[in-house]
Amino acid sequence: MPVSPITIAIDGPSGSGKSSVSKAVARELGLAYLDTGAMYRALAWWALHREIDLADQNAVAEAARALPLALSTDPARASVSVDGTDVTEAIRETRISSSVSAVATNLDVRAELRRRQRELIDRAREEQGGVVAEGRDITTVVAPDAEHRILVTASEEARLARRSLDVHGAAGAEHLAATRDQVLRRDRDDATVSAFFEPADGVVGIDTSDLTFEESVQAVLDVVRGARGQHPSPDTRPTLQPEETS
Ligand SMILES: Nc1ncnc2c1ncn2[C@@H]1O[C@H](COP(=O)(O)OP(=O)(O)OP(=O)(O)O)[C@@H](O)[C@H]1O
Ligand SMILES: Nc1ccn([C@H]2C[C@H](O)[C@@H](COP(=O)(O)O)O2)c(=O)n1
Repeated sequence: MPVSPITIAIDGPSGSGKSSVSKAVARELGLAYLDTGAMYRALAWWALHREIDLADQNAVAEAARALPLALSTDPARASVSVDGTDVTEAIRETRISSSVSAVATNLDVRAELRRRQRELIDRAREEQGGVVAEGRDITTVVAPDAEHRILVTASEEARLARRSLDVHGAAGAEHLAATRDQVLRRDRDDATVSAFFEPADGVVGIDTSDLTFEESVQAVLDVVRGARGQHPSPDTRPTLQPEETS
């Protein structure tokens, strides 16, 4: 029996857990996974690779429009290539995390990447039954009509500890300065063009500060399956239900 396509839009600040949770939710529900942050990172990598000055707004916007990007939406196999070069690992390096906001705050870049993101979402809905798309502006701008819209948050302390553990393998004070730059300074810059600290109207907020990773995944699944905080109300918008055939 055909099932209605579904978009689950998830936003949140750095280190809130939105990427890892989104990927796990996509796997659990058999949906595609769209990491929109990877698109901004791939563009930052490409611009640096071509020695484009990131402060040159027009040159970076031109690079965005020409970006030869291939992005897997398989939650089991993340991969990102630019012009045939696999940059899956390279886009996670500190030099990219430190410079990506310069690219992501360029409004012409955002227009181009949002256009591509909507295309990828549409394709995933047609071909894969739906998608979990995550970033900073998915619930508000890229997919405001998504069947489910969720903002994943966590305290500053939890986000710093998680990022430090990810990048340095420890959450000690010696890594604090580098981690603060990657989390707090980056969020401050990114927040000049997107609102991702508070849930917009109709967006369900999930605070993961005191949750385990598995509990965070379950909290999102509960929203999607209607166990809590569903929007719009279940009677106006069925989720993961067989399509009406009559
Ligand atoms: N309760 C939790 N919920 C979600 N993630 C958690 C939790 N506890 C620890 N983590 C870990 O926090 C780390 C950061 O998560 P993730 O990379 O998904 O964050 P993010 O919000 O996508 O950050 P960024 O935007 O900087 O990429 C991951 O290693 C994840 O496993
Ligand atoms: N929809 C999005 C997704 C990401 N960004 C910016 C914010 C980050 O600095 C950068 C990389 O994202 P991350 O991989 O850390 O989630 O891209 C954005 O502005 N909008």
